[in-house]
Amino acid sequence: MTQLFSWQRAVLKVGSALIAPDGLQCSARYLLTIAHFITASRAAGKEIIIVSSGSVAAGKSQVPVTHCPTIAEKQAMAAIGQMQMMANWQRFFDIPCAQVLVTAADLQHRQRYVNIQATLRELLAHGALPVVNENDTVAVDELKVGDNDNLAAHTAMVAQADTLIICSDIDGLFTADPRRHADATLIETVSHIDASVYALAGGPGSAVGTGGMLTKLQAAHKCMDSGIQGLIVNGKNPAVFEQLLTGRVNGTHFIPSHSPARARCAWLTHTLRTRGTLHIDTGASQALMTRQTSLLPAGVVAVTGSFGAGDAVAIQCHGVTIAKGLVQYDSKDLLTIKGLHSCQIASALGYYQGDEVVHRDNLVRLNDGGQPT
Ligand SMILES: Nc1ncnc2c1ncn2[C@@H]1O[C@H](COP(=O)(O)OP(=O)(O)O)[C@@H](O)[C@H]1O
Ligand SMILES: N[C@@H](CCC(=O)OP(=O)(O)O)C(=O)O
Repeated sequence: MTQLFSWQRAVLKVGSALIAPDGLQCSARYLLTIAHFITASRAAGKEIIIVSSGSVAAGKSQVPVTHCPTIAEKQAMAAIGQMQMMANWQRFFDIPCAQVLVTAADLQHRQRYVNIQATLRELLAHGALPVVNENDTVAVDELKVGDNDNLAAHTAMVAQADTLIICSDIDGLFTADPRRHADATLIETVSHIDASVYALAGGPGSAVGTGGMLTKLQAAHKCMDSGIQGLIVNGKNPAVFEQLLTGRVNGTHFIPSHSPARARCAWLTHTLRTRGTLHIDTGASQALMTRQTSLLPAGVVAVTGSFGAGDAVAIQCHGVTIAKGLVQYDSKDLLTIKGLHSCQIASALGYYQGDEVVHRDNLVRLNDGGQPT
């Protein structure tokens, strides 16, 4: 048994073998227990985002082929199966399930990244249950994340989750693939991933699985670097979901070296190159620094540089850089809305991306030395 850190927002990845256990169509066999866990967690005030596989497996019976399916055939299976997979989730909940389909290109494009983030935030605020999958019908290989383990890690990062739970068909990471090595033993805790850990991973364990343990380790690695704890559990074992509610669980726990807030601060401060500067007035500066607010257009007095929505900018007051953040509007539109109240944004621009120029979740406050405060 391993002990989870307490969590508030988790991404729960559910693999094809749990959605469509016979490799043909969606089933309630394993999802009922998972749905109970989600409902109990929500009742305890926690937030959950599902990353669900299974569209290809669920659509298989409707596009029968005797050969290895072509890309177009797989995409047709995904298009049919996605509907069935969503309907299968919805029947376990009174709250709305919300379909969120993304591609790798969406996650790499700053504007779309910010849009996905804002949509997930809004869905959670309205009590909906986001169900994320790769948009398999449009993604070709070079635009694909390719597997839902890595997609779940990206989703956890975009959604600023503190926890990623991967529900697989195996108890966790073993010293070797237990389907081939009877003497393999479960590793309960991983606090560092290097080549020797990757060397333990073999391929998928079922005809419907993608990636096997390798993609789960890649996902855990990304999360650990982002301050997000990871967990691999056996989604076929109902006891796991009882245990998850207590925090002590049978599985493999991936321990991050620092908190999500610290990892995000480091990313915003050190990794992102600023594309321009927002010059703000004293009132906005005080609100930002002492009340930890978002930056609204009313406080912006000038905009320099040319940047797009989602880019990083420096925030200056009287020539001193006091913060850094990701903007929700591009430089051209910011020149139009600077100084306006947020309620005037829509009429000034003809669209509305939110009240904030920089949302407080995407903002890091800096001290004189340029370090996060
Ligand atoms: N070191 C390992 N520890 C545990 N499982 C492993 C290992 N190496 C390979 N596997 C295989 O990975 C499988 C899980 O991955 P996969 O089949 O892609 O399932 P999912 O649908 O949950 O993503 C297991 O059933 C197991 O056979
Ligand atoms: N996007 C694909 C899932 C691919 C995938 O990673 O599957 P799995 O290894 O079962 O999590 C689908 O919905 O079929």
